Amino acid sequence: MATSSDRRAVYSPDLIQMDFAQPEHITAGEYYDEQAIRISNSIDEELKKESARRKDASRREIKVMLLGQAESGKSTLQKQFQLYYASQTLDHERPSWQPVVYFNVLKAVRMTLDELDYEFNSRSKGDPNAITEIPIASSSSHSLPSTETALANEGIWRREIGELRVQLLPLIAIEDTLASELSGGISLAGGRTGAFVRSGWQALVTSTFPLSDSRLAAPGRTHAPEVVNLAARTLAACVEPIKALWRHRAVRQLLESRKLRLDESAPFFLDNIERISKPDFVPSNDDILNVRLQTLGVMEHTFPINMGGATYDWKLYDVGGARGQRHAWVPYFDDATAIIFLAPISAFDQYLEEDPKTNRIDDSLQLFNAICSNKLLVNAHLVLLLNKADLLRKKLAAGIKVRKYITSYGDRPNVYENVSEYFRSHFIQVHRRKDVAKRSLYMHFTSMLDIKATQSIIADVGDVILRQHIEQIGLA
Ligand SMILES: Nc1nc2c(ncn2[C@@H]2O[C@H](COP(=O)(O)OP(=O)(O)OP(=O)(O)O)[C@@H](O)[C@H]2O)c(=O)[nH]1
Ligand SMILES: [Mg+2]
Repeated sequence: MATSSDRRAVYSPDLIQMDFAQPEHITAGEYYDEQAIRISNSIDEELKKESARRKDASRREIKVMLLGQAESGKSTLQKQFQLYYASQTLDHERPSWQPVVYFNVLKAVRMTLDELDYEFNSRSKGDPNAITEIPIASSSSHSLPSTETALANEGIWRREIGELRVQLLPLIAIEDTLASELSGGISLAGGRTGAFVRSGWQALVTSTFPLSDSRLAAPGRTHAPEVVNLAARTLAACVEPIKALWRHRAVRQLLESRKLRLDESAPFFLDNIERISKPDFVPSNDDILNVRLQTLGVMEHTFPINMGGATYDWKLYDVGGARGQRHAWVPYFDDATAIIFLAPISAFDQYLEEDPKTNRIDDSLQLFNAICSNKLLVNAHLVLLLNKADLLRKKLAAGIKVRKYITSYGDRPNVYENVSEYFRSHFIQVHRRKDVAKRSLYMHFTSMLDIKATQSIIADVGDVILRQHIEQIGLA
């Protein structure tokens, strides 16, 4: 039955314009009673329809939260979803990724120079683990360097790197301004560095939506903020020193000895510097997937997805994964349809940026534990993606030992099959012990930069979530 406040809400002009002419065979009292009943019935009918419409809309709404620690690949997965289900929207956004790619290049160049500085300084202080030079003259003859040759080479390398640094200074000088432009002036407490974005950031960095042919023909990028134009021009002018730095023997040696600590995607951008620094550069899908840009707060992405003949509104909530960001997740928990939890299994040799004592695999397990046991999430379906499988393979192939970082791994073979299974079993155990709702757990190993492989997993995960949603809500 309609309440008075409900009635106000549905009191439409159609209902008001009912026929009020009084027939002759009934009294005025009877007539008005009848009219009142008719109006009341119509209101009830409207309310029922409205409620059915709302129910149907909520049945067609699928809210998926992407959770996991910082750098686990949540935003990358969101982009893969977009690429699979709504690629035209990614095309529309393409120009806004251009300054982000520039920022990734600038950061990679600056970090490379910082690391070289650190190594050279450690060497001056007599650190036995610091860089040891391969002699220039004898590098092809495989003979060991004499102390004099090594010292001479050190001098040459320092001078060469010093010269490159001077040439690259104008580029490095732009990094902070570009980061601030991308972040809309936000800076984070705790000394964390980089660029951060939150909802609506794309409108801040470019007004050239959609990407038009005229824009492609106009290398001046007149609509982008000045700092973006400046970064493009400076990159074009610095392409040779960047290439020289990236192929320099000191850098190659640090890379080989795994002493060059760069963002994981830095090699991709430095390898592609020639293409990126062209005046008509437009980011490719691979560029967009490879960029590192930290999420702040919760970013909602909505796209209609047609599945089995019906259209569903998928809302993906891409959250910031660093510890200081996790409190912002909770308000979204109670009506989430599904959680996709990402755990980067390549991170066994890494520690949290926000807490350098915590191993990143440990943090992922603790976080997954908290998600499984959270009572607000009992109605949400669970999907677990053990991500960065490609990087795990590379690290193991390079000889990095798991047991050095995770002592419980013991003497098990240091190969992908055993290591990946070991991590998988730990996550399964957490789920078995802690899942308050005794849900089934859908799990995949993923390499999120591999478009083809990820797209088939997305189709699979999408199907699973939809099927479970339909079962739960009873939609035929
Ligand atoms: N090699 C490799 N790199 C990946 C994979 N998934 C993501 N990345 C890269 O890892 C970096 C971090 O990924 P993001 O998607 O930004 O991480 P996030 O979880 O959104 O991080 P926050 O927003 O800080 O919480 C990016 O440079 C990605 O390109 C993967 O499976 N393999
Ligand atoms: Mg993110």
